[in-house]
Amino acid sequence: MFVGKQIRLSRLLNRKSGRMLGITVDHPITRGVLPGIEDISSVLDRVVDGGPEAVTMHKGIAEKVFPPHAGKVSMIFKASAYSTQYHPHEEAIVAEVDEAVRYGADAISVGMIVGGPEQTTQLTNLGRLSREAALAGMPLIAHIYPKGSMIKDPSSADAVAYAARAGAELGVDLIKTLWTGSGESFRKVVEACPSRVALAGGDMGDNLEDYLRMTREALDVGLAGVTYGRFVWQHEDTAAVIRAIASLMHDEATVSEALDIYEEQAARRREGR
Ligand SMILES: O=C(CO)COP(=O)(O)O
Repeated sequence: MFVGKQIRLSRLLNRKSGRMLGITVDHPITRGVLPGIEDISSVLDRVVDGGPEAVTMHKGIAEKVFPPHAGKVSMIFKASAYSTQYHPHEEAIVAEVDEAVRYGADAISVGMIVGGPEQTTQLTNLGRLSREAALAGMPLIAHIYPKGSMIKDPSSADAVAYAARAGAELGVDLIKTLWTGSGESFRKVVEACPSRVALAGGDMGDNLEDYLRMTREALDVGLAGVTYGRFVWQHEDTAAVIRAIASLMHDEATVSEALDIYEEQAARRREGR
């Protein structure tokens, strides 16, 4: 492994746990300008305050709002985009590895939707970016979801295992994919994937305890990271939620201990301490 890749990975992965707590703010092209993400500069301030390892964003946002946070958190440079409304089965490539290097990113991240004929182009794109990332010493992250037009149940363990394994086959270092609904079924995904597996947040409602429980169950069967978005930055105390998730990931806290950490952090913030 090139030393550049080793150095970038050491910034992305928490020193204590070896896991990555990532937050993503790459939603607008995919889902619209959702409530809570309008003022991206304040979103980033609140996210970084929670102390995650990394934040994922597109190039324009990296240029406009990331610089004050450099050195405090890693930037993951998003290289593709899809739209749930206009092209739900296909990711468009919107950036390249040389730009990730120039923007100071610690990883490049690309999305891929598998499970239909649309995956042909996306496999080609991922294969190419994998080669270029390796040459540049740039860790490669992929958000891979089995949401193609031929998939009946995108959260079934077989479909998610297929998605994760496709990324591992093409040299992805960390694959972010969907929750399968239980630790038992998610274990199949992790066991079939020789690369690190991370979890997307998804549409989990607004219950913090459910969110933490999903994270704990996945960690217990080998999850290596999370890249969470909406739930975290739409929450009234973003930083406190991140600290609670960090306690699960890096200190092996239980769900109830993580909830206590959330309460304590949220109270501290309310009192301005
Ligand atoms: O990957 C994501 C968006 O790119 C995950 O974010 P959510 O937690 O909002 O699903």
